[in-house]
Amino acid sequence: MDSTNEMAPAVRSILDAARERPGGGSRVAVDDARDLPAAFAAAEADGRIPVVAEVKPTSPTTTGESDHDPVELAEEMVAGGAAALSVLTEPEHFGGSVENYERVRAAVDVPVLRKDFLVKESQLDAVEADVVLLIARFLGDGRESKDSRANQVAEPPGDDLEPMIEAARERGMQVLVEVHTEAEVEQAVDAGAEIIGVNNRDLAALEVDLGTFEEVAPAVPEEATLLAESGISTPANARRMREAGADGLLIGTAIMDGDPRENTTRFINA
Ligand SMILES: O=C(O)c1ccccc1NCC(=O)[C@H](O)[C@H](O)COP(=O)(O)O
Repeated sequence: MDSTNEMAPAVRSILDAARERPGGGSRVAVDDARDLPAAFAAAEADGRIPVVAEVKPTSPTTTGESDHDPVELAEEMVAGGAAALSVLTEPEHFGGSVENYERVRAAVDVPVLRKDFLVKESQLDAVEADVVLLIARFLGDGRESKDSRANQVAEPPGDDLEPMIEAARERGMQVLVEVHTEAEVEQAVDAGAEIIGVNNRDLAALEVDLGTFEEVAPAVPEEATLLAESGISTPANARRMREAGADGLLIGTAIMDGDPRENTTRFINA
């Protein structure tokens, strides 16, 4: 795994904040989780491209912050045909919150991804979620002991990916494992990932390149549910990701900018 020193300052700051963030109080158990692959299949069955529309109030790469009510945004995205939603719960850099997540999940009936930068098991208990994001780059691969990692010059990463996946599943949640390289695909598959998202945004430079998905997707096993994440800003981009094998598309900025309902509809019909 790359050291955190190789990440953009904004991402290091996100990670530092994530390490400090406390987990939930008591252990959560989700007994009514909504199934993401099933939602994708339902969308495909009625001719919609499966889109996970993201409620993303702000980010390190955008200026300003949305003052729209997250629930209203979410309802518009679902009315526009989104198969699922993603809601940021990271507060310091993305303007998210677990309250936003809870309110949105209570208001819609599609699966809702909890989008955050989780580095330890107790953070899974902050809110009941259908699906949680785990970022391979931030989590260990189990090959090094915590002690040996702690002796490295670079800061140690979060907990290992495999026990984090298991911990989420034990709580009744599905897991989307985010990768950016073929090596991280291997790490994700070895850890038991069944839903994999290839992030087109490089967390070292914060640059977006849709070629990343095209390069990395072939390494993802056929049986996995595969998402293309980040930088999908036009219907042509959406078609490009689908042609490269994406089962679903995670789209934030291009849906948040302007009318979220119309934008979502544009992408599901791309
Ligand atoms: O979006 C950012 O600026 C960002 C910066 C640093 C780390 C992560 C970041 N984004 C997280 C995401 O995964 C995106 O919100 C998501 O993939 C949607 O991307 P987009 O459609 O490009 O808004």
